[in-house]
Amino acid sequence: MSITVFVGGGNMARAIIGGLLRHGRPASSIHVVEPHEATRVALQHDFGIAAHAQADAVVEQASLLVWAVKPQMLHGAIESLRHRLAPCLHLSIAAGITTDTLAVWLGSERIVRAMPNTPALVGKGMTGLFARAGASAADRDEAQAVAQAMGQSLWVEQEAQLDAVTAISGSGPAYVFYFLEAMREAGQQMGLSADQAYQLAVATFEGAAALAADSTEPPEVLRQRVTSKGGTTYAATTRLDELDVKARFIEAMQACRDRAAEMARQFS
Ligand SMILES: NC(=O)C1=CN([C@@H]2O[C@H](COP(=O)(O)OP(=O)(O)OC[C@H]3O[C@@H](n4cnc5c(N)ncnc54)[C@H](O)[C@@H]3O)[C@@H](O)[C@H]2O)C=CC1
Ligand SMILES: O=C(O)[C@@H]1CCC=N1
Repeated sequence: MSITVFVGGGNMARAIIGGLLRHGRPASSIHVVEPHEATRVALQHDFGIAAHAQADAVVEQASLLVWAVKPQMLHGAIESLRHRLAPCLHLSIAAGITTDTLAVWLGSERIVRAMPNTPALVGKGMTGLFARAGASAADRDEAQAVAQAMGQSLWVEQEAQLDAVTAISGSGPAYVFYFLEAMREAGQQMGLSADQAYQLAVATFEGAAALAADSTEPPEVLRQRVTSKGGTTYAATTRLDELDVKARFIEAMQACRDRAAEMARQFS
């Protein structure tokens, strides 16, 4: 049985582990190294997997190591396991740490970097993947299987493109939640309860996303269908255009992309 060891058992590791179990991986094939006791207890309780406080001999038997700690903790985590590292595939989900840096820290070229997102927690994740040249076709397949246990996935051929993936889908759920906050607030100002406004807003995102996913038409056309000349939607989108919201939004996404690139330089 091939063993997968997660280093870090937080939010994203939970999402991946839940997905792997739903896709039929045996709980006995999954281990976690996680220093925080309450997190270990919860992982053991919720998933029936083994959770270790520190480097365990099982790390040497792993065919896949998933690095799921915060970027600033990653170097230390690798160092603490270095004496246990055997040849295996390394899958890192840490934002902004390049495979050049990882190859040095890990002393391995079998590396795939992934940028997942939090909808993975409900099996609706979107993950961008980049494989270092030293990763084999089988390594790529394994990384993709892990990503697809959380939802959809997409490969990029240049590592810098992962920064753009971060700006769209990695951080993207936060933009959607930001809009949900605004729609809830606006609804309240217009006389609805917060719950009513929120229910309307969430259902609207869900429905619009499903419509876009199901349609062969671009979003411009889908938007036109909602918009009667001189009508209500027109009033709203005209105001958005006057305020230059699209350009400002693109600037915000560029700030996200730039921060990912800056983190890559900081950690190199
Ligand atoms: N939250 C998000 O939306 C996304 C996060 N990421 C990346 O995923 C990674 C993990 O993020 P989260 O799960 O949100 O963080 P988290 O804080 O929920 O989980 C990290 C876990 O690592 C543990 N940890 C700390 N030091 C450790 C060590 N030396 N060895 C083993 N475990 C250690 C912590 O106790 C914690 O449980 C980050 O690198 C982040 O950049 C990537 C895509 C999306
Ligand atoms: O904010 C962050 O740095 C991480 C990476 C993508 C989503 N959350």
